[in-house]
Amino acid sequence: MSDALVVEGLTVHLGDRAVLGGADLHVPQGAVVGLLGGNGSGKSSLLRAVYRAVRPEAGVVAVDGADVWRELSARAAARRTAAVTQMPGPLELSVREVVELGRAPHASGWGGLSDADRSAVARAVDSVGIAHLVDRRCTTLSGGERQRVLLARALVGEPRLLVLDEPTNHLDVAAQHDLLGLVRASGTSAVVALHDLDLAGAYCDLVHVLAGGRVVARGPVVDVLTPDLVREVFGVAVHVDAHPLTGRPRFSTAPLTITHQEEPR
Ligand SMILES: Nc1ncnc2c1ncn2[C@@H]1O[C@H](COP(=O)(O)OP(=O)(O)OP(=O)(O)O)[C@@H](O)[C@H]1O
Repeated sequence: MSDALVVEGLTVHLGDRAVLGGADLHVPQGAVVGLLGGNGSGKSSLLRAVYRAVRPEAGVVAVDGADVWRELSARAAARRTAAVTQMPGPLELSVREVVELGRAPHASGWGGLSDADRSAVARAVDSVGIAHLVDRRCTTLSGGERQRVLLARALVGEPRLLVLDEPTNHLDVAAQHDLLGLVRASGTSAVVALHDLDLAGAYCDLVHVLAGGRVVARGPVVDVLTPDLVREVFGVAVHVDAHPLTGRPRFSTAPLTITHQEEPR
């Protein structure tokens, strides 16, 4: 079976800049893959090329074996790939209306929602625990609740691939864990841009690291996020050990200027 997502040789120009110059990324079926890299390294641009928001100059983006730029219409691509982006869309709608929008790639003609659409909405709303919020305006929700609504909008289309661009930004610690836990629990193959190394360690099967417009390292979190790589790519020192509660990789970072063990303040 093909990988859920194959990105090969992806080149993206924005304005007069080459933002990506031949980036490769693979998401095996069912895996949650983290995309890491410093500010401006091109994470959003890569993800935008995957969900067809920015057209690449060159390269391949294939979801479940189909090239989303050459073989699929925009609508067919949207049925395969759903995104949770930093541009959340029309949040003045109710929660139910926003989630229903996620069925648009499946709609036929001008008819209203089908029974299948309604059951998909009920399932998606239940799966992220927002059934009690369906009649609320999205503008009245907390940041954590809103991100769950956007995840439900993505899941309601029953996509083969979820694309999430820094979905935990501005969320409190509990909401960050809730959201990424829900992504994992959905069982959907996913690629997620993250800044937090500990969240990557806790929720990702594999990570890819972007620098200089290319993916410079990929693989299991502990194999990739070594002290040498973290120093080179992120410019910080790191101590990596096992989280005492979960056993997952834990990253204790410090500025490179740290030269000795300081007493706790
Ligand atoms: N429309 C645009 N025109 C020109 N340059 C752009 C445009 N959009 C983004 N860029 C540039 O492309 C580079 C990559 O941006 P991108 O948003 O993909 O990075 P990122 O890794 O997601 O960053 P961050 O972690 O800060 O969100 C940046 O240098 C940015 O300034």
